[in-house]
Amino acid sequence: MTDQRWIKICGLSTPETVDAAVDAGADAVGFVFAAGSPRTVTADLAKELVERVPEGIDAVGVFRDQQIDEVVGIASEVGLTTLQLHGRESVSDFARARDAGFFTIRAVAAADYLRETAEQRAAFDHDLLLLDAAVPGSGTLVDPATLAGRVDEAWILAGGLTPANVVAAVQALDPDGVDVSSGVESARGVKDAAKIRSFVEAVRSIP
Ligand SMILES: O=C(O)c1ccccc1N[C@@H]1O[C@H](COP(=O)(O)O)[C@@H](O)[C@H]1O
Repeated sequence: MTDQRWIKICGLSTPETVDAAVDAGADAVGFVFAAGSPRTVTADLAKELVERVPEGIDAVGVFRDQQIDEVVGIASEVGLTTLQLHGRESVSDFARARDAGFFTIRAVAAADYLRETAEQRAAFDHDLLLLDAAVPGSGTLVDPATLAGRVDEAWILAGGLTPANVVAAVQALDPDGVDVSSGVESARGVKDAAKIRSFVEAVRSIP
């Protein structure tokens, strides 16, 4: 994390859009390994894309309900720095990922997070929390009213963000960072370099 808001552009699958995110000033680029997404990449493709990512920018792998040893194996092979575990991964899965040397992001649907007790939250040893809409990658916006003042750890807002709505969402919730995928696409699963630039510019314009 830097002093400024952390920005992740997720669901990248081409060299051009990785370069666009890096050149725009994103802090992290994300690659989806979870099955069944229009953005899913193979380990071979991800490895080629990660090779383009300069040092200092997080290369994040998004995984969902995969065996943690497999996840760690893929992440090491591909050269990821960060694991975003976006399913029902356990406390011990996070511990395993951290022990293997990865920065970890615990991604949870905002509604589920709000139902957790303080003890349940504290059990997870992650580096960052990410709060998303109920269906990841669907472009659905989290209702800011449900979250305002209810998160007391470093956290990333995700879910339905776009260049047009991110300023208002950040002003309402003051997250430590933001994550976008479908909001910077021109078609389902197809990233748009101009939208990536607009998104980063919009976030950086917030005092
Ligand atoms: O992007 C996907 O298809 C995806 C699939 C499975 C797990 C997570 C996925 N993406 C994550 O979803 C959020 C928000 O996406 P969006 O901006 O609403 O489209 C983000 O954290 C992505 O990393």
